[in-house]
Amino acid sequence: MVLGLGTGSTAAFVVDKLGQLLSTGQLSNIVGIPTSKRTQEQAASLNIPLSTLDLHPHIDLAIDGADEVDPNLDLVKGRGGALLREKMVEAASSSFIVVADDSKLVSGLGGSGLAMPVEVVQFCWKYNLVRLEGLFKELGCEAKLRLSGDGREKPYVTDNGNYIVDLYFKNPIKDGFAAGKEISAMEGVVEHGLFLGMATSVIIAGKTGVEVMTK
Ligand SMILES: O=C[C@H](O)[C@H](O)[C@H](O)COP(=O)(O)O
Repeated sequence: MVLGLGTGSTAAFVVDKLGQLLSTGQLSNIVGIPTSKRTQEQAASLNIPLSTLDLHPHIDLAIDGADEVDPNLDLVKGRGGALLREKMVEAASSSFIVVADDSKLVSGLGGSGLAMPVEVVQFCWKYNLVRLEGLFKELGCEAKLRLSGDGREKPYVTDNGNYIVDLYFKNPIKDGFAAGKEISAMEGVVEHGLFLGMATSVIIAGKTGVEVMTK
């Protein structure tokens, strides 16, 4: 079985569990396709056999976390910076299961007040930041370059050598597909964090237990 291995604090539990099941012989004959360098390192440290999309272009199942989940199982992802590889791996997966806690549930994407990430090339990133903000003016959008380092003094650089522009909305995005299309059409945009129509099911953990959302 070919498994897409997600990125983030929630997906890390899945990778740990896979490593444990493999080491105790409860699971065998799997190969993982990691969605970030972080996950690749974690999986390698647990002796999970790894491969790439080049060698395994068809993935049976991907499991990953999410930043926002709406009632249609559409998602915002990428606050951990891994959106590009995640989208490539999850789009190539026959099934895509999201694992999250109930703090990630929103009625409309962009509605949490937290970032919706867009990965952009470094070249003239400010030009694209201004254009992205302008695209969603009516939603009260504010665009910020993601920073890293102890004093947040330098731009955050993704595994692919790009920058991230985080979009903060005052109001949720009305039409995610239209928004995604407009963002992707911008020269210099590499990928955006709207994962639409991709999740097969979402497993949500809350104080009262676990709920499985399916379409
Ligand atoms: O880039 C990061 C990924 O999209 C994560 O899956 C997402 O940010 C959720 O992460 P966490 O489980 O840490 O909240």
